[in-house]
Amino acid sequence: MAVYTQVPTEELAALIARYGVGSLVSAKGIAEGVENSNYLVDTTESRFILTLYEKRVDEADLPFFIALLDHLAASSNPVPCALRDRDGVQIQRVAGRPACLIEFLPGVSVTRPTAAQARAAGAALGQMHVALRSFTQERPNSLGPAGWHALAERCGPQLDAIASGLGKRVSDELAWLDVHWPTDLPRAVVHADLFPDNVLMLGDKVTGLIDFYFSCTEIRAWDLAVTHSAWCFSADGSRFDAALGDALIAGYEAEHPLRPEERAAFPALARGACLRFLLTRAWDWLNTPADALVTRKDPLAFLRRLDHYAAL
Ligand SMILES: Nc1ncnc2c1ncn2[C@@H]1O[C@H](COP(=O)(O)OP(=O)(O)OP(=O)(O)O)[C@@H](O)[C@H]1O
Ligand SMILES: N[C@@H](CCO)C(=O)O
Repeated sequence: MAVYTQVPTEELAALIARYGVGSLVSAKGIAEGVENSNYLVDTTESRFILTLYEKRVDEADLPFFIALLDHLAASSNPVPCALRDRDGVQIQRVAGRPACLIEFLPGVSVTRPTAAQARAAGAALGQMHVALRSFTQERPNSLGPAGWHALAERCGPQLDAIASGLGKRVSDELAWLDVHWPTDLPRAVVHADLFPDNVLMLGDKVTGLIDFYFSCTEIRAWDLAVTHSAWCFSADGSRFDAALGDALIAGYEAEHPLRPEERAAFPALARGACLRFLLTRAWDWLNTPADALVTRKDPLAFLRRLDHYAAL
């Protein structure tokens, strides 16, 4: 479920009226997603997403995310922009929460991608990186190497309650990454969470890239490593699909070739990607009651992916 905040109909109708996009016909809460409240809103003229930003998104970061989406859309990337109301305002307050009315994009996210779909996702990521070369704003990555140490510390000995020996495995991996994490690769603003559920597709065509709320300034090739770790394994992380991996990277390189030093660092970047998702999932696992409405994601699915990259 992802409707944490209910919006009274009268408030929603008044909000929609400010945009000049017809009048409210219906609004339905969207079940997918865990972080923000999302509504599918139909007006007499069109369809929109209304997002109310909940706990994870810092309101102070919203202007960065909105500028990023505007920049990407201006260079023909399939991202949803926040609409401006008649006064030019993009960030509203709805039911007490910061909120944006966002363009609706067609498409569905795939659960078992084909090689052609992985190639298209890689190409979309490459095109995004080309467009972001000229985006000058910055946002620090709170879930980069320093953040992993802090998160591992906060999880503490509880990691072993998830799987015996996990605490030691995490601290060994942190120590390895401290030595091997590249320091001289090109940095840029990246998406940082381009999982299949954040890519909308129609057949083999990417129709939408969504959920930019982790985007930040980071090693650019790390974004490809995150995407590779998310797209190219069975859901439980136990089986790597080399054909998907090759297709994803070929799609990316058709738009944005990797430098030799980025290729060389790829296994280390992928290990960092796996540790990031292992740790955030572990934290959520330990801090979300088992009977909560939100589905907990399995941290060990990223330990198995980590095993794959560590064996390279
Ligand atoms: N612009 C959009 N156009 C069409 N559908 C969208 C759009 N934005 C979001 N959605 C739909 O809403 C769902 C939830 O959105 P999203 O993934 O951004 O949720 P979240 O709670 O912010 O994030 P998370 O995936 O991290 O839990 C998506 O799976 C998608 O189906
Ligand atoms: N895409 C992430 C959730 C957002 O950090 C995961 O699957 O763990």
